[in-house]
Amino acid sequence: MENGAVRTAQPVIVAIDGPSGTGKSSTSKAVAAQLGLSYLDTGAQYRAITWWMVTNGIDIDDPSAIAAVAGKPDIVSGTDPAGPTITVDGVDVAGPIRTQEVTSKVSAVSAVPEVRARITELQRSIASAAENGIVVEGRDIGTTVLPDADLKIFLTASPEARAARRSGELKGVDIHTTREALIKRDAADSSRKTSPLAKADDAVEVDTTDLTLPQVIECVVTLVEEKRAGK
Ligand SMILES: Nc1ncnc2c1ncn2[C@@H]1O[C@H](COP(=O)(O)OP(=O)(O)OP(=O)(O)O)[C@@H](O)[C@H]1O
Ligand SMILES: Nc1ccn([C@H]2C[C@H](O)[C@@H](COP(=O)(O)O)O2)c(=O)n1
Repeated sequence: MENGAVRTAQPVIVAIDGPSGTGKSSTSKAVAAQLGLSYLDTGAQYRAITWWMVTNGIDIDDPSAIAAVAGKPDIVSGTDPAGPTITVDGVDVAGPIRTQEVTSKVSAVSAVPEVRARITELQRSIASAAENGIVVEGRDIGTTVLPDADLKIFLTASPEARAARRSGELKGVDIHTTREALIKRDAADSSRKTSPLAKADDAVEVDTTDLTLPQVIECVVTLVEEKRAGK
């Protein structure tokens, strides 16, 4: 390089999509940490707006009631992969957004177009502010939120593998119930009209069923490095 300028890596935008329990969050966080990138969990944002709707007594079965107040909550995501945060109106909701009640209602809330427009705008502004680049994980990142992402990954895994992983986290919930709940949520997320869960045409599909988490992380890190090297 001329004038002794130091070559720094170009910011890279990585989109990681896929159904529930395929390893998006674990993989995205680790890849971002390893490569010095920011990290955004977009599912947490949809969970946060759902938590706000529930807490404020909004009828989840009424899309027009949800649409009418979609702009009200102030949702803030912290993007450090070592300690991602999420607040609503200044309240830390990292715990409350993981309850069964929120999980069972998030697909209905996230199907409302006004909710998606609001959260998509937020996601784009966070991605464009990430100086070193960002790993953004969700359901519609490669197709809708960041269609120009440098690299798009679509993670998959069998329902059995995903249910076994989730059952390990949810003590006391049997694997059959977990499997059925995952399948039901994926069906709702895939069949909604506005930006459904889908693989972008130019995404690299990685089936994680028989891979360990470190293997998946290594695979994605390699794909990012190849992309950066222009291969
Ligand atoms: N390849 C893997 N092998 C074994 N366990 C895994 C693998 N990938 C992820 N896990 C584990 O599976 C669980 C679910 O992973 P994670 O939360 O990353 O999935 P996700 O796709 O983000 O799910 P969701 O969309 O529901 O948030 C976690 O306990 C994680 O440690
Ligand atoms: N880009 C996204 C991310 C998430 N959602 C919805 C659909 C999911 O069921 C829900 C929770 O996501 P999770 O925390 O399980 O990753 O949020 C979406 O519609 N679009």
